[in-house]
Amino acid sequence: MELIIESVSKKYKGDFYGLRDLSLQIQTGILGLLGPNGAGKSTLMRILSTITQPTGGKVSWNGVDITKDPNAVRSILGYLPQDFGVYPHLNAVEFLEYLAAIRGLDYKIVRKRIDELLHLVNLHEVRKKPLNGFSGGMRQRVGIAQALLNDPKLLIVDEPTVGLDPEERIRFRNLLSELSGDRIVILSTHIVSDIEATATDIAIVNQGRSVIQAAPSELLAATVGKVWEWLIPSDTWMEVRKQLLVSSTIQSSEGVRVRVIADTQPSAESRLVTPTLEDAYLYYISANKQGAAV
Ligand SMILES: Nc1ncnc2c1ncn2[C@@H]1O[C@H](COP(=O)(O)OP(=O)(O)OP(=O)(O)O)[C@@H](O)[C@H]1O
Repeated sequence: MELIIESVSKKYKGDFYGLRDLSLQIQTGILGLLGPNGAGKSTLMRILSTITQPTGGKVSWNGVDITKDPNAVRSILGYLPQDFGVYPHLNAVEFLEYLAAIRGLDYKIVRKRIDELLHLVNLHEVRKKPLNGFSGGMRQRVGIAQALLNDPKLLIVDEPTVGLDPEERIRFRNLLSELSGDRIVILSTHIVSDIEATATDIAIVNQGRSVIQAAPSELLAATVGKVWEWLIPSDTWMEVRKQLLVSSTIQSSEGVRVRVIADTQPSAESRLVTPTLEDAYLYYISANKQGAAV
C-alpha cells in the first residue's frame, strides 16, 4: 500500500496558495501531519479524500492517480473531517446505519460491523442513547466509527483531538494506535503530543509546503546538540525571549528555567539537554520561517 503525493498545489481565489508543491510518500502505519494553524493540513486532507481537486500535481494510490480517478480510492477510504457533525436526535446505531445506507453499504454486513465498531470505540453500552447527550470525546469516537464502516485501507483523521479533555485525548490516541495495523492512517494535528507516541512517520508542513518527512527518531536525532537549558533571573526573561528561540519555561523561586533551541551555546551557564519531539517541531518550523535549509 502506498500513497504518493507529488508536487501538489492548491491555488485559491486571488492567487492565494493553500498548498504549494507539496510532496510526501506514505506507507502502511500512522503518519502524523504536523503544522501550525493555516499550514494547509485540512486542504491536503480534503484533496486526499477526493472532496477537493488540487490545482497542480498528482496523488497516486497504489499507482492510480486519484485526482483523475477518485473512485480508485473512495471505496477504501475512511475520513473524519475536522468539523464532523452528528444528528443530535439519533442514537449511535441509528446514525451509523443512516451513514452506511447513504454510502450504499450492504445492510446485513453493516449491522454486524456497527456492533463490532461500537465495542471497539467503547460506546456499546450507550449505543441507544441520543447523540445530543454525548461528550466531545464520545462524538469523536462516533466519528471514528463512521470512518471505519467500510474497514478502510486509508484512514484520514483531521485534527481529531480539538476540544477534547486530556483523558479523552489519551483514549482517542490509543484507539488510533490500535487501528493502525494493516492500513495507512493519516492524522493531522498542530499538537505534537497527539502523535508523539503513535506516529511511525511525521511530516511537518508550514505555509502550504512540506518542511520535512522523517521518522520521529530521525527528527529527534537532528535536534541533538541544539537544545539548551539554564536558569535566568526573572527580569531578564523578556530579553531572552526576544533574542532566542524559546521552547519552554518553568518558573521557580530562584528565577526562570528556560529551554532554548540554538545551534551554538546561547549562554555560558546553559547546558545541553535531550531534545523532545516538541523541540524538534519548533526547530524545523522556525528554520523554515527563516528560509534556512533544514
Ligand atoms: N476555500 C478557501 N478559500 C480560500 N482560502 C482558503 C480556503 N480554504 C483554506 N484556505 C486558506 O488556505 C490556508 C490553509 O488552510 P487549511 O485549513 O488547509 O490549514 P490547516 O493547516 O488545516 O489549519 P487549521 O488547523 O487552522 O484548519 C489558510 O491560510 C486558509 O485560510
